[in-house]
Amino acid sequence: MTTGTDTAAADTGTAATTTDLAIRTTGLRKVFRKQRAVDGIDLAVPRGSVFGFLGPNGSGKTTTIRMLLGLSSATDGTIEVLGEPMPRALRSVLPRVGALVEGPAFYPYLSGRANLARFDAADPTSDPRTRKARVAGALDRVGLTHAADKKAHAYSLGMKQRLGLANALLTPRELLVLDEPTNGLDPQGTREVRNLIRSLADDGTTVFVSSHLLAEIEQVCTHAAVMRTGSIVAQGPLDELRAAGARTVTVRTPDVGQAGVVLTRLGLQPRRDGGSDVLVADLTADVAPETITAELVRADVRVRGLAVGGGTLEDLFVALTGEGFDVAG
Ligand SMILES: Nc1ncnc2c1ncn2[C@@H]1O[C@H](COP(=O)(O)OP(=O)(O)OP(=O)(O)O)[C@@H](O)[C@H]1O
Repeated sequence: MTTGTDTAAADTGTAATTTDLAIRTTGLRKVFRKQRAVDGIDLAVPRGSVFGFLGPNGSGKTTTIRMLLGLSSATDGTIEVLGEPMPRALRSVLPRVGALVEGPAFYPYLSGRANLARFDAADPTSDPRTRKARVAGALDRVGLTHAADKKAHAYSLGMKQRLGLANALLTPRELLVLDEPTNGLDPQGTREVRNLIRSLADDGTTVFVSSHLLAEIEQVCTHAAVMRTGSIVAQGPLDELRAAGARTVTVRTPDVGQAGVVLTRLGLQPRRDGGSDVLVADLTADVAPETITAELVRADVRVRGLAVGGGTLEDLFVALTGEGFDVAG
């Protein structure tokens, strides 16, 4: 994992090359008038990953995604998508990429099914002979079969979102880019999108998914990047990101003095917390909780309780951005 200013290449290991990456940016920047919406980011999205692009509202996720897809030009920096330079290789790259960005504009007086057929017909790479079956398959995959023949203007926000997802699934793609795909969905719909993302990943599709809802992403992603005001503040495999969240050990004992000596000897910095019998210390990577337990016992410290806390993606996010994450939605 990298945080702060480390290079993105390190995130995927030193062996990572351009061909291992579905998306790679270097120094990507977008300035609106004087506002730096995206401030020189180095993204490295491994092929085959489900990559969570996380950050609070306004942190620059949509602006980044629009540049990745050639919908908006970069002020500075480079972009490679599926190994090809963007936007130069737009024509050859886009047919390999499915995208859901800011809910596509549907024809309001056409049904969901007819809308998808129109979008598919507008795609010069799609096969008209299989269109009907592919449209039906995509509607089924997003749970819209029952409403397929309803006019789009009568769709709820969640149904429109599903139709947008179906549009991205009309043909198999190497990469799917989904901007806040669960917007407008209820908890059941959100679960379905998560399952859909999992099944797409099982098929070998790389999924790049943005969200400000940590809980949704954490359950489905293999990798993530955390954005804060236009910059990436952490990036890497989810396990490593979680491990980087500050973990603490809390020891409850009548022998606080002796326990403090043991913890200090292990290289930790214990502090009194709460009641007079409670010691807390931030864990370091080289001290396992079981080592602490063993050393306390060896030193005849009477332990009433020992708990390890923290170590979640939310802990890391709060530590890096100083903001709470909207976990409830
Ligand atoms: N076309 C634009 N003109 C001027 N400023 C813009 C424009 N688009 C985005 N911004 C600004 O750039 C910043 C980043 O916005 P962006 O939409 O990329 O964030 P985001 O992380 O996707 O947030 P959200 O989850 O709310 O969509 C915001 O401060 C926004 O106001």
